[in-house]
Amino acid sequence: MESSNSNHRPSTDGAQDASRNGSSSEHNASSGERRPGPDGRNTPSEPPQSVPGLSSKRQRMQERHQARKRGRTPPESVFSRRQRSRSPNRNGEAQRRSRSPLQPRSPPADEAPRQRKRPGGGARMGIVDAQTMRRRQEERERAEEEDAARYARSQGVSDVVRQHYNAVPERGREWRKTESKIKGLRSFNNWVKSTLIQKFSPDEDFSAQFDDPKDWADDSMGPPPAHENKLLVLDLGCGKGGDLGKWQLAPQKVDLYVGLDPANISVEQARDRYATMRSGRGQRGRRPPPNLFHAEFYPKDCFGESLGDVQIVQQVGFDANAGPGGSMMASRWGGGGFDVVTSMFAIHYAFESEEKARQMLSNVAGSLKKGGRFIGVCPNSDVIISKVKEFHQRRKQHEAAKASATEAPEDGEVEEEERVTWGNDIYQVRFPGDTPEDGIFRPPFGWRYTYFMKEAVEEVPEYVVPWEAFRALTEDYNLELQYRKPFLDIWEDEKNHRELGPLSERMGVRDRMTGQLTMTDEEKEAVSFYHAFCFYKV
Ligand SMILES: C[S@@+](CC[C@H](N)C(=O)[O-])C[C@H]1O[C@@H](n2cnc3c(N)ncnc32)[C@H](O)[C@@H]1O
Repeated sequence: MESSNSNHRPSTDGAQDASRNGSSSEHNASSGERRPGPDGRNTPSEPPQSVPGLSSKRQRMQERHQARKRGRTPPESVFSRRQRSRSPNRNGEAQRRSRSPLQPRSPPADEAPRQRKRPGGGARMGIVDAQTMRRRQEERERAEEEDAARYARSQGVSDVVRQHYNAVPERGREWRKTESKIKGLRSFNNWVKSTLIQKFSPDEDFSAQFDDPKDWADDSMGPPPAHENKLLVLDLGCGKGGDLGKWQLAPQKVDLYVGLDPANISVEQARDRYATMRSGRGQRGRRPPPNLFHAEFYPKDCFGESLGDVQIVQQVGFDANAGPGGSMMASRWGGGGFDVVTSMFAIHYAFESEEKARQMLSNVAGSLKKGGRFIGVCPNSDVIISKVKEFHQRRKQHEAAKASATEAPEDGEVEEEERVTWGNDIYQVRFPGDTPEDGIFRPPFGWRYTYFMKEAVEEVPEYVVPWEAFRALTEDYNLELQYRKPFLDIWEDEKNHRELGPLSERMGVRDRMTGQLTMTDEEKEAVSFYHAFCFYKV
């Protein structure tokens, strides 16, 4: 769900609003933002050296020192990773690859051509070959047609999703906080995303300085040390930029935020939102937040395509060989340059096919450095499985009752629904096709349902993310599971946390007077459809 605005799963900017105190100092707001070329890449005419806040020589030196400390030197831009001479890339791989021992050898010159066994056999073989070749050709053509049809279908779904998100209006913070019928749900979803960012975005070194990453916020301990390494963050499916404020409040400061999303209008809105943040417009006191990170936004399908052609991703560091095809060397020396890859309410679009799910994971693993974190939220397949099983049990009971009944159904008697569907006034899940009786989605890709949410989503196609299959797949990409929790369990675990508890009140998640969640029962049911996760790149 788009945090703030009205993207899909709705949310607000409570975290950001809540902690703005108007005491920020004046900020040099010269625009370092680059616009994408027509293909969504950076235009080379606007190199990333124009990063704000790094204008003085001293700052550049300091930055270089920091980068070196964490094993990065910035040859082209402050965000470029170390030139890894040993890091395999496509070309390097090709050069290193030894000749296959199974490669066909040409016969020695003195070897006489072999005698055919029977005269005329060649001619007969020719006939057989022609038939075989025709059959193979037909098979190839059929496979190509199927591929093309599959691609067209997938493009159709991607287009529907993109158009949907592009069309969701940006209604503004005030509307979301006052007029929205699902204010409580919006705030809660934002609080969960903030919690995930607070808990898992800091790196090991940062966390090691404090028992709890939030200890730095304790007044007695003072602010975080000035020399801390700052984070490089990549957001897959950034939507309208609703999480920018949450990243501004991350315990370990953010240096660079890259937001990618195929919905080009959402991407423009995210850019505008960032520009507004930088200018200080919309802030109390109209001052830009101090030390606001640099951010770039590009339209990009992050699940159907490699991120290797996004210039800023390349500059930070991207390993095109991440995943099962990669060599030992690649997994040892390869890897990307980002500290955190985040994907909030988006990875379910990747589970349309194995190819897309793998592409998504390859993009995540290829962007993350070793020790980097992949955090996200998505629909919880446990919920879907239990609903599907319930449905089939009900259906069987109904069929059994029907078979033993002697009388025909009376007028007005409603037949049991044919397909799995559930929800309430504010959200609805509907499977248009068959579902597995045992609730096991096998193969784990392509299980499509439509999702509706009041004020936010008009029946958009989504895909089940069968959790166990997803987790198994992540292992191929050196991603190790650290955390997985359903939304309402996160609340139970963290509601009394000394930072996250008060944050929930500032965000309007918990009523200060009653101490209760502000969500209605219907909203609670809607948020219980989701869970959150964190993987480490090993
Ligand atoms: C519910 S919105 C969430 C937006 C944002 N992450 C948030 O939490 O506010 C889902 C987003 O996923 C994006 N999305 C859909 N398909 C995608 C793809 N193939 N690659 C990247 N993002 C995609 C949509 O365009 C949309 O912006």
